[in-house]
Amino acid sequence: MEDIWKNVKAVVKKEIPAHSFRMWIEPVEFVKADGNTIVLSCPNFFAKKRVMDHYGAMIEALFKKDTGKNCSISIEIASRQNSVRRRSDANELRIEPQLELPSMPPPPSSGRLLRKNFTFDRFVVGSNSNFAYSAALSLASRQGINHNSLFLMSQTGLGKSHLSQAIGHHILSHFPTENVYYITAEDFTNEMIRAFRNDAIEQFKLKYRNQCDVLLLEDVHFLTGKERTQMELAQALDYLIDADKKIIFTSCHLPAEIPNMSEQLKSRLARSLISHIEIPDFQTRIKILKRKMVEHGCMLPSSVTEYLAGELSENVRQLESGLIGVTAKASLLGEPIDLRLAESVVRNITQRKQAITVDYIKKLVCRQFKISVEEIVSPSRKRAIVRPRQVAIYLARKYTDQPLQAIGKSFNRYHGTALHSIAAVEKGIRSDGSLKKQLEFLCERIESH
Ligand SMILES: Nc1ncnc2c1ncn2[C@@H]1O[C@H](COP(=O)(O)OP(=O)(O)OP(=O)(O)O)[C@@H](O)[C@H]1O
Repeated sequence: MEDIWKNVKAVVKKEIPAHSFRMWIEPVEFVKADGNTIVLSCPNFFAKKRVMDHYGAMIEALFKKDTGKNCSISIEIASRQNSVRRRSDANELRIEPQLELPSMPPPPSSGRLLRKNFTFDRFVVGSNSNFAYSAALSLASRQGINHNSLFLMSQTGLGKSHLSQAIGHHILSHFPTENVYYITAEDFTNEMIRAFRNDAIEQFKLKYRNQCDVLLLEDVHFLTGKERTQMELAQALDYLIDADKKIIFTSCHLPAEIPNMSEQLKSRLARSLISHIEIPDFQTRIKILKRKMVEHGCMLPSSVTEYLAGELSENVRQLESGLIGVTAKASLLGEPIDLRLAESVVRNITQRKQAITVDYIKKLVCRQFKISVEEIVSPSRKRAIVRPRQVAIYLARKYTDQPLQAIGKSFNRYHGTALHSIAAVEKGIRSDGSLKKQLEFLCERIESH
């Protein structure tokens, strides 16, 4: 078994970035095999958690590949066992989203929880994301370029959240006393509104000043049209920038292209290092699929891998759906993973989108709101027309692959108006129960189309 562990280590070394291997896997040692449990040791609590959370599934899959048996791993702390092993149950550790020093109180409330899989180790770097990855890693590790803020921009499903949260994980594990605050722009807005209502705006401001060393702010394009929030955010950013704190923004649009955004905020966003993640090319898609197979402990024939990488070319989320779809279908139906099965899965992923067109959505919404297609594309600003138009634009964005510009055009609107419509509907869903119901109904109709 010890030799098998050496083989497993060698494979892991090829699969993950060199710095991660050196830091996390190299120090792991084989202790014993206890039935189907492989006992390994790590130098400390952090390393144990990191190895279990990020490499556990991969190591188990590789042991299974070499031994032909289902193996699970258990990790002991090599030194200072008694003082550090406050929590020895690996399952308990797995559900903890962020690292915590064993002898320190947990950090103060820190916004949303980071997704445990969104780490640098699990991010496959290709020419499409090389710059963004390096910029994120250098900011997180404080090496290389000297910049404190980063603006990650891409279309949906291309890894913005993954990279921004990877920065959070990295900082929490390397600089555990720092407060990483992860929040979406929508949450920021809601928090600010609540603070105003409760006469607690000073506490709101103080929180960002005093409790935040690293701010991960997702989906800043959501702030379009929200003047007061933009003003508060710009002020919070000024303080954070002056205090040399780290700020990471994600967005589907460049700062200059976010409509209805104050010049004040735009200029602060634009001061960040702007990194664009592009669509991965075929070879990178293959690399991503292979990596995801190791993580999921599954193996696809190369013809199927190439087929999925060829057909599912829009974003990584789609690739992941293809992989999960193929393995789930094969296992549920007891069928082999072959091209025929892969084709049926790909058809389900791509056909639905092809069948739903902007025109289809336009007609459906017009029927629902009892207006004509001519009216919905007309210049009319009457509320009875504006609301259905906004809903149709929102649904077109959700269910079609058309770029926002094209969607706007098919309603005789500019890209900025289309973006504003989406924000208006998102806001309406939260405050207007009848709009929410109407949307649920329309979504159901579209999904069963
Ligand atoms: N380069 C990559 N390597 C590995 N996994 C990736 C990569 N890029 C994206 N993913 C995975 O694809 C999925 C979608 O990524 P993510 O949520 O970061 O996208 P996003 O750009 O933030 O999308 P959205 O704008 O819709 O929020 C996640 O499961 C993520 O782990």
